[in-house]
Amino acid sequence: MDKLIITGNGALDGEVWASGAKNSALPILCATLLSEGPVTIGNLPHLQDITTTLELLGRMGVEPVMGEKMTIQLDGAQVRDCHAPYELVKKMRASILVLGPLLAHFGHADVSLPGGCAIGSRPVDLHIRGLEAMGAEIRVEGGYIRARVDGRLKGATIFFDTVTVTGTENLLMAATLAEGTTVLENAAREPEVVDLAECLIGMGAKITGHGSDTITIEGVERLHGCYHDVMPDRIETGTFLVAAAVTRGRVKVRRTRADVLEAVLAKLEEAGAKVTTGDDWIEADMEGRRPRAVNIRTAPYPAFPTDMQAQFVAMNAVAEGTGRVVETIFENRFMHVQELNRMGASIALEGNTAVVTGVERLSGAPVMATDLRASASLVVAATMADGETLVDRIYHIDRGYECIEEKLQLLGAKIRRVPG
Ligand SMILES: CC(=O)N[C@H]1[C@@H](OP(=O)(O)OP(=O)(O)OC[C@H]2O[C@@H](n3ccc(=O)[nH]c3=O)[C@H](O)[C@@H]2O)O[C@H](CO)[C@@H](O)[C@@H]1O
Ligand SMILES: C=C(OP(=O)(O)O)C(=O)O
Repeated sequence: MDKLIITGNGALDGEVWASGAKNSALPILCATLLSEGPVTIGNLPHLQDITTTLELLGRMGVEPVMGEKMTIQLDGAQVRDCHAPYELVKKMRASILVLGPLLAHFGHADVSLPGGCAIGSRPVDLHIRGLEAMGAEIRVEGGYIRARVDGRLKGATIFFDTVTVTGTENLLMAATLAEGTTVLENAAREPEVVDLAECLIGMGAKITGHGSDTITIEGVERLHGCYHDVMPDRIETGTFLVAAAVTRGRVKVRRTRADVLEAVLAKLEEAGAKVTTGDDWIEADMEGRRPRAVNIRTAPYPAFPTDMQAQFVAMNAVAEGTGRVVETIFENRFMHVQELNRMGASIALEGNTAVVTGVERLSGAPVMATDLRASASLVVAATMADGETLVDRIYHIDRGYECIEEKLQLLGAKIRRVPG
């Protein structure tokens, strides 16, 4: 197992670029299962989760054709087997995103239940209930979701009790090929849902209202190929900007979007960063100042994203004052707290709230990555800690951060990967 070794090295200063968004690329790759012609996807990030998805699609018969500059071509017409096996789904929960497209296009799908993960139980009941409302017959047996439909799925009005990102995406994709109109109410408004909807529209789908909490889909008989560029990763972008705040430095992220990061940028400003933005870049400059602790409450978009919570806990850990960080989406998303405390942080957990009292300095220590964003928070904390931090189990970080060590090196961090 690879490890990262990071030696605290003062203020980060420089420029990096944002890669394509993992959480946009994953549903878009699965959406290609709906098409009857080649879909070309650009700005695909080079990540473990993408490799896992391509392996999953490959098992179904879809052969990727690699193009230049991280483009890839996939054709849903090649599907021979509508089966998503446990050994791949367990590596990546987002594999559940093949369920809606397979069912809508081929009338059946056997997809392993993803199960829980380090951050919480993460059920998929809303995906299943929504597909049932569209006429699917679904049995859960032997750890698999076995879904069938006679003819086409039927349009329906579906109200989500809880805002769910992949739930919205699964039903959105399923509805594109359903008979009649589907209305998704209390739908997720995340920018990645919008990016998926735009790709589907490029494939011939009829969708309106994406980006709002009510999405309307008029089903069509078939979808065709198209070209689509994956949007920039707002969570990766935010992580680099937080690294500037933690180290009292300056980081400019290029090839990104400020309009999808408003809640995060507002918190960085509150922490004392001078934030400037342009057409496709964002800069956070602490001008040498120590950050001020901020209060955070995670919630669905456009509120503060749970995927940035761990990184802000790391920032508060070295900030002036005390910040309360409330996690409202996942019940167990504080695995980074114990590890940050091992680096000298002062964080107390009270139910779904981390009370973080900033300390002047953290000290390097051997720490364990437990999930994707927890790992990112440890790496960010390590860039300003005294001495050496060894981050173990970094396969978590490789799921979602492209070239993490090369990008941090560009900013002046002392970081290296030790193959394990
Ligand atoms: C690949 C991807 O895009 N992952 C993101 C997606 O995960 P994901 O789509 O899995 O997360 P959801 O938006 O579905 O989860 C939100 C909440 O709804 C609950 N829930 C969800 C579905 C369901 O059927 N029943 C149910 O109760 C979950 O347990 C959780 O408490 O959104 C999360 C919340 O922004 C992000 O942290 C993840 O990075
Ligand atoms: C939780 C995340 O991803 P996933 O839903 O794929 O586990 C994440 O991107 O922070």
